[in-house]
Amino acid sequence: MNAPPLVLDGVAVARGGVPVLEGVTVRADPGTALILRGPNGAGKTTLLRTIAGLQAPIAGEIAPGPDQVAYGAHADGMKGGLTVAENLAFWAGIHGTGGIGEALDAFGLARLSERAAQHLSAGQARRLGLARLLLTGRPVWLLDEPTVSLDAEGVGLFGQVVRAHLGRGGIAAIATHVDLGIAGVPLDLAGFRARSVPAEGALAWDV
Ligand SMILES: Nc1ncnc2c1ncn2[C@@H]1O[C@H](COP(=O)(O)OP(=O)(O)OP(=O)(O)O)[C@@H](O)[C@H]1O
Repeated sequence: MNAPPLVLDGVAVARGGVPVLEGVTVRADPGTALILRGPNGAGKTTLLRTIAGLQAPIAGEIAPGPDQVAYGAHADGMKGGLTVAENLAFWAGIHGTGGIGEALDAFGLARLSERAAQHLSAGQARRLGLARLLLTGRPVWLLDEPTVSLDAEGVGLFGQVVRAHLGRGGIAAIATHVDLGIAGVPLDLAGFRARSVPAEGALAWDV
């Protein structure tokens, strides 16, 4: 995988018109995981959405562009009436990537391959959302609390998949409140809090 580094240079982001973060400058080289830390409301999701191109930064530069990025972990976009295999085949077609066998196996989904996505449990649906990452062929994975709803086996499988992605020279930016056992570069967003946000306590970040 020929990934460019993920570079944020002086990035500022807002949510609902309110500045949340400013001056975020960080670089993640191929093979590196960036671990986003910060209390509830710190701006982890907002920053990931901005890197994904779902919203524009209010200042600063981000590279690479959204076409190199997969914003994953959620089952958004899953077609409930299609089976697990059909959903994965659909995404493989969209991204022009190969067979779905590896993605099914990586997340223990093979025995569920013929089940309609709408009948999956929360954890199974999360596994399907994560499996989609493998079909994007994109070097930069953005993961927002990726292990919510996963059981211990699912967390272990997820760790393996991310480590393999990094081993191929991929990059991951992960927002998480739990230790995923993935070595990475910590990025504590507390240090980039926008000055216009009130200072009292974590919950005061919800302005
Ligand atoms: N749609 C919205 N409109 C206005 N403000 C929002 C919106 N979504 C989030 N916010 C606010 O933006 C700030 C950053 O939220 P964000 O979801 O990025 O934080 P987070 O670090 O991901 O939090 P958590 O750990 O709770 O997931 C919070 O103050 C939040 O209340």
